[in-house]
Amino acid sequence: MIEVKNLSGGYSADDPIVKGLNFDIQQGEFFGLLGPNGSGKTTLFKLITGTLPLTSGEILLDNTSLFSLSKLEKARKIAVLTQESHVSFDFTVEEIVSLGRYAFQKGILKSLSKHDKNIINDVMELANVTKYRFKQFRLLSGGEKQRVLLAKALAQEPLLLLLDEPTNHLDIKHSLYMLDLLKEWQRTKQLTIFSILHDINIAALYADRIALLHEGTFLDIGEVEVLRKKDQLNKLYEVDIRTQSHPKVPKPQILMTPRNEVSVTRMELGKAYQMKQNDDFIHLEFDQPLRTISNGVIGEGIQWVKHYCNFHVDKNYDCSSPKDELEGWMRDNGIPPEQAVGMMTAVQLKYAVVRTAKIENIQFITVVTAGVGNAVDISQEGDYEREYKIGTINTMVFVDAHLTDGALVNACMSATEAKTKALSDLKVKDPFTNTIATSTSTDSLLIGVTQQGEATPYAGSGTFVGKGIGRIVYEATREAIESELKRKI
Ligand SMILES: Nc1ncnc2c1ncn2[C@@H]1O[C@H](COP(=O)(O)OP(=O)(O)OP(=O)(O)O)[C@@H](O)[C@H]1O
Repeated sequence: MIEVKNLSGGYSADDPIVKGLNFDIQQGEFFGLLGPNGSGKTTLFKLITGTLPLTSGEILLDNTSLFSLSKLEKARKIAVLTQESHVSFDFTVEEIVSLGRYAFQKGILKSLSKHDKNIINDVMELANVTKYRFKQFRLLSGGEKQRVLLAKALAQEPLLLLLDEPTNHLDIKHSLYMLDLLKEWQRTKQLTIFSILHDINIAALYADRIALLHEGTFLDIGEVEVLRKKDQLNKLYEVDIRTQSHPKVPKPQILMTPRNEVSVTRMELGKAYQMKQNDDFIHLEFDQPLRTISNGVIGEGIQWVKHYCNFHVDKNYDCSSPKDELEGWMRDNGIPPEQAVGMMTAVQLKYAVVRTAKIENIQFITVVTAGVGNAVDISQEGDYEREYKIGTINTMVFVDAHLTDGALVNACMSATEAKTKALSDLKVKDPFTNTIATSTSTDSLLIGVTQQGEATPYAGSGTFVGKGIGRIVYEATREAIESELKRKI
């Protein structure tokens, strides 16, 4: 569709801002241009739109030099939406959008055909500006103006859309709405898009390919996965950037860390929490949030939270929306669910085992409640018809350590291995298979870490942290199960 060859140019012939750029954009592709302030994005944009003359190189549109096309031919193929779209006359919104059809109108006294009018109505509707159609453009807010100018660009029914920071001035709703709309046109009308973008996360979600501009040359160009190259992004923007994956779509998203990380006073884990325990719940509240991985009913996944609780439920508890119910109980007790991990158990909470230990100078705390009524041997064929009775092992582990996300997974493995060993040593059996159980059917686990000190990438059985977790969880689980078994005799 568009081919840029050895393009150089800027504001003076002997000092080009962009130097020797080569790239192409396929028909129906969304090409995003990213780069820090002053890297030359707007200059490149102006060279493509013809606002600035090229010092060298060429730009081809479907194998024809862009600059050999007449103004009218260009307007029938290319629409441009810049940040400097000043409209000085007192035009109404509808009149502005109608200007987008100019290149398609016929005759000397050009007038809008029925077809033109239909398109104008459609794009105003799509850009959500119909309600302002008779309003003066100059009286609109920045975001509303941006949407009107997008409608004008779409009214051109372009093959190629050149956008300079299209979501500038737009709130999140309208940014996503506009980009979703462009994606739809890209898909259904094979619209080709070249867009300067500032927001890296937006670029990752919407662009098909990305070019990273650095001091007038491309540092990298390729699919959005180029944004996973952390060192490259750090070089480009000179800030500490970290990439992770979006939870719903397979795209990278970036996280930034302030240079002067929010300074928090060093916490002594063993003294940095208060614990409340009654018949209804156990609640640990830490002075500062801990990095936490869990499968709790509330707060699942990886979070930073301060509140950890285990609520007692009746052994016949059967609720279609336990999450909502647990949230309600938390609020009733002054525990903010958005800063908490919450578990449930039918085990009487007075039998919870709480242990603290310092192993190899690392502080550990664990809280375990254990019922074994639903003990299961995971290696045996399942009996999915079985009616589960109450009986769950809920494990909370807190460690004064700094773990990577991978190490948090390791920590979960260490805690699980320790629990399974306790079940095995106590010969707890799966009542259906009569073999040694490995867990109960509804166990919960959370690991909370302070993230103090050097980050460690491992927390398995070959590390001090992993061993420590293993020992404290084994002992607490064993004690909790032994006390449960005694009560059953
Ligand atoms: N009209 C001009 N005359 C001379 N130099 C200019 C002019 N406009 C921009 N420049 C210079 O060209 C360089 C690239 O600017 P450009 O506007 O292309 O950067 P950008 O990547 O779009 O930045 P931003 O993210 O801040 O919009 C900068 O060093 C800038 O000072």
